[in-house]
This record gives sequence, C-alpha cells and structure tokens, in this order.
Amino acid sequence: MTRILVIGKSGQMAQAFAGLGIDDLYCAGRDEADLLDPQSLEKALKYHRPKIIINAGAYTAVDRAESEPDICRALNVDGPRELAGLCNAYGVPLIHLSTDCVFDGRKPTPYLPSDVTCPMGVYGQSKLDGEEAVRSVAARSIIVRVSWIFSHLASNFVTTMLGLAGSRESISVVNDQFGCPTYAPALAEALVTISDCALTADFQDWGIYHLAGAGEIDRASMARLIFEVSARHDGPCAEVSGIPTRAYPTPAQRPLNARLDMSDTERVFSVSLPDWRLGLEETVRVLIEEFDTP
Ligand SMILES: NC(=O)C1=CN([C@@H]2O[C@H](COP(=O)(O)OP(=O)(O)OC[C@H]3O[C@@H](n4cnc5c(N)ncnc54)[C@H](OP(=O)(O)O)[C@@H]3O)[C@@H](O)[C@H]2O)C=CC1
Ligand SMILES: Cc1cn([C@H]2C[C@H](O)[C@@H](COP(=O)(O)OP(=O)(O)O[C@H]3O[C@@H](C)C(=O)[C@@H](O)[C@H]3O)O2)c(=O)[nH]c1=O
Repeated sequence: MTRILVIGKSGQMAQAFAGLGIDDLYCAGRDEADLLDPQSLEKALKYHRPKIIINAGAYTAVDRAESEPDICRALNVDGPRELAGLCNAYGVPLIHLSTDCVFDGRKPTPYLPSDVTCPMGVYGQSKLDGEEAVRSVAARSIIVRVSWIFSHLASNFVTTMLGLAGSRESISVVNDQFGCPTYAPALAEALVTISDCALTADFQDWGIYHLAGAGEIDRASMARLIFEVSARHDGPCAEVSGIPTRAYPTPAQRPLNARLDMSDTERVFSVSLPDWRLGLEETVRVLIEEFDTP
C-alpha cells in the first residue's frame, strides 16, 4: 500500500524522498504521473490510492523560464491545478512545494508566509500562481515554500561551484544575495513528518508554511565554505571574489533577501531543519568520492 505518493522520480527532492527508504512511500516519474496529462495523474491516484500526495514535480530552470514561459506555467500552474482538483475529488490531502522566489527580496528581515508576494521572474510568478491554483482548488492543501536546495543528488549551487573549480582558479560570486540553504535529505524527512501531522484526524492547519535550513549566508560566502570543505577532502578548490548582483547579470532576477521565517512551521508541526552546514559536509564528501570513483 502507498501511504505517501511523491510526484517526481529523478529530480533532486524526489531522489531525496526515495533515499529515506520508507516502504510505503512511492515516487512516480512522469511516465506514470505526468503533470501535463491529467488522465495519467488520475490513473496513478486510482492505482496507488495514497493517503497523501507530495508534489515534487516542477519546472525549476530559473533563467531558462524567461524564454520558456509556456512550459514553465504548464508544469508549475496548470499541472498542480489539475492535481489539486483530483486530490479534492478523491479526498487526498496535497503537499505542494514552492519557493522564496515568490518574493522580491526587498524586506530587510526573513519572510513570513503572510508577507506580500511580488515575484521578479517567470519562474517565481509561475510558482506563486501554482500556489494560488492549489489553494483555490484543494481544500486540504499545504504549500511549503523552500529555498536554495542542495545535495549530491542533482545539479545545484554546490555541484555548480565544484564543477567550475575543476576548470577555474577564481570564481566571481554574488555577495549580496542572502538565503537559507536547504539540504534535500533533511527537507524530505521533515516533509514526511509534516505529512504524518496532516494525516491526523483533527488536523485543520492547512495553508502556507516556510521551511529551510537553519542558518543564513550569502552566495559568495557559501561558495567559500564549499571550497573549505572540499579542501579538507582533497577536492577541487577555487578563489572566490565577492561581487554585487549588478555585476552578474542573469535573465531572471533572484531576491536579494531569500531568507524564510520558519516559526509557524515549528509551532504547528514541531519541525525544524538542522544547520545546513552539516548537509554541506555530507554533500561535498559524497560528490568528491563520486569524482574519484573511476
Ligand atoms: N532546487 C531548489 O533550489 C528549490 C526548489 N524548490 C521547489 O522544490 C520542488 C522540487 O525541486 P527540485 O527537486 O530541486 O527540482 P528538480 O528540477 O530537480 O526536479 C523536478 C522534478 O519535476 C519532475 N517533472 C518534470 N516534468 C514533469 C511532468 N511533466 N510530470 C511530472 N513530473 C515532472 C521531474 O520528474 P521526473 O522524475 O519524471 O524527471 C523531476 O522529478 C519544486 O517545486 C521547486 O520549485 C523550491 C525552492 C528551491
Ligand atoms: C554559477 C554562478 C552563479 N552565481 C549566482 C547567480 C545566482 O544569482 C546565484 C544562484 O545561482 P544558481 O543558478 O545556482 O541558483 P538558482 O537556480 O537561482 O537557485 C534557485 O533555484 C530555484 C529552483 C529556487 O526555487 C530558489 O530557491 C533557488 O534555489 O548565484 C554567481 O554569482 N557566480 C557563478 O559563477
């Protein structure tokens, strides 16, 4: 029997869920549950009859979204809306992942779930519209906004930095974007706890929550820390020069402040994530082992 059905199979979070080794948690790839095909979603729902669904499927290419808005919106807005409709029809609660990119980053302190949203790019707008689509359709839904996910499981800022260090002595990295990096396996574990809470008979606290790693940092300092850990494991290293965001133009703007306030999540679910630096140690160690394995 499937208790938790995760949409997504090869993505970073889907792999983190699979790595938990929970017997009644099943990750469905798009061959089985395609966000662009409502019929396949319904078939997967009928077949697995899950107690709860976690949607870890999404379009996540922040810059490419600027030139591919249609597919981005289809995956991040239309698909989640269809999924939410089915969840409602079959009486299954839905946990849907979202992002710090729903904010413009101008607030000087960490963002609360109730703060005013103002996305700055196609990806962020699609995730915000996806949140609203899910909430308007699924009575029993929980939106979990996350930030800066990393792991050894897929491409992310850590893998990018280590990859660049293979060919460069020095890397320029923005030092005015601040956030809370989030270790994917720790997040997956916390989301299972949230699922369990949502499945208790008297749970009523549906809504929007924030969940990210403990501790905040800017991207350049994070890069330096990645190389500090890498150096300890004889991995690739590079000098990091901190630069302002205006000196590193990208198709999509990222919020300068991506820090999330997690106090509601701690209060309602008694869940918080450990310091993300612990996950960084593990991530870098495993990646370097993989580099060294012929
Ligand atoms: N990465 C980050 O830094 C952050 C991510 N998030 C959010 O977390 C969630 C998970 O992100 P992450 O794991 O990093 O994303 P990835 O890009 O690693 O994975 C995306 C997933 O989407 C799935 N997918 C793509 N197309 C379809 C489709 N047509 N139908 C069903 N599934 C599809 C892929 O499925 P398949 O396995 O079949 O290929 C894959 O599992 C997303 O909602 C994202 O917005 C929030 C904040 C930060
Ligand atoms: C590669 C590189 C990036 N940067 C900057 C660009 C950007 O502002 C920042 C992060 O770059 P990335 O493209 O790796 O990360 P990005 O894909 O923007 O990460 C985001 O992904 C989506 C899915 C989310 O939801 C967000 O929470 C966030 O994690 O670092 C540099 O300054 N120097 C560099 O050499």
